[in-house]
Amino acid sequence: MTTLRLRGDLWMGTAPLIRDLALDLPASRWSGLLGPSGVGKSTLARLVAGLPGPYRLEGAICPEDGKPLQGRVAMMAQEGQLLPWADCVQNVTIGARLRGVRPDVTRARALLAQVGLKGLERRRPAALSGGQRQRVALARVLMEDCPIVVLDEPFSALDTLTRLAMQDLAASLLQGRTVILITHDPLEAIRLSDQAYLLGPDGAEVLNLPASPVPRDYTAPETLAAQAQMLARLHRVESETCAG
Ligand SMILES: Nc1ncnc2c1ncn2[C@@H]1O[C@H](COP(=O)(O)OP(=O)(O)OP(=O)(O)O)[C@@H](O)[C@H]1O
Repeated sequence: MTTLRLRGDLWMGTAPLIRDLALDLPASRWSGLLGPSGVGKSTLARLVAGLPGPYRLEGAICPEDGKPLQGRVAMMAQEGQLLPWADCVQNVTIGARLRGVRPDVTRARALLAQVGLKGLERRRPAALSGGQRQRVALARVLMEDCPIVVLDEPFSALDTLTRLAMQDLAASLLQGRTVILITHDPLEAIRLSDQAYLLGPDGAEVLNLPASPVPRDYTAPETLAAQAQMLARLHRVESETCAG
């Protein structure tokens, strides 16, 4: 496990997105990233995951252990991005098949059972609920078994109760990994994050979180107080960004 240090200016084509980024993403901890729409959260997620795009970082992402990031990051996106023609097992094993490696179907089935999908292994995404599809996406992330996991608004399309259940499941199954959670939802950030940053065009600022351990109880007064405080902070930033 390794801490990631990200420093620099994030650009989209010729336009600056975020200047003076300074993020420390500690090993084996969840770091929440919030910010106004369009600030560059998903771009940052793609950058860490090493996905291609018309963006660049003038700076560097430095794993503290000095080893390259390549091959050590798995990503789970909103809506899961499952292959519609493939069943659950095929979706979970897609990484191996793309790499031309024989997929470990036994392990895929075990992971699908772990995320609560035993008996549904042969279903395609269209025959699953939104929550079940995100469970498949989570199993796929676990299948990749990477020490660093980027979650880009993974539960935002789910209803509130399903979202809470998925948060608990992800918190339990991704324990020990370095997780970067991109979310619009202050409650989600507060429930799951060991630390959280608010992103703006001029950099990142650290957000206050309760001292209690994660995943935090959504009914606890300190969780609710932090949620109200974070919502107010986000609202101010959103207004400033629109006015600017
Ligand atoms: N492929 C692309 N080509 C050009 N511009 C892009 C591309 N992808 C994103 N952008 C622009 O870059 C900016 C940052 O986009 P990004 O998706 O990272 O924002 P975000 O903070 O994740 O937004 P949201 O919260 O609405 O999902 C936006 O202005 C967006 O229009």
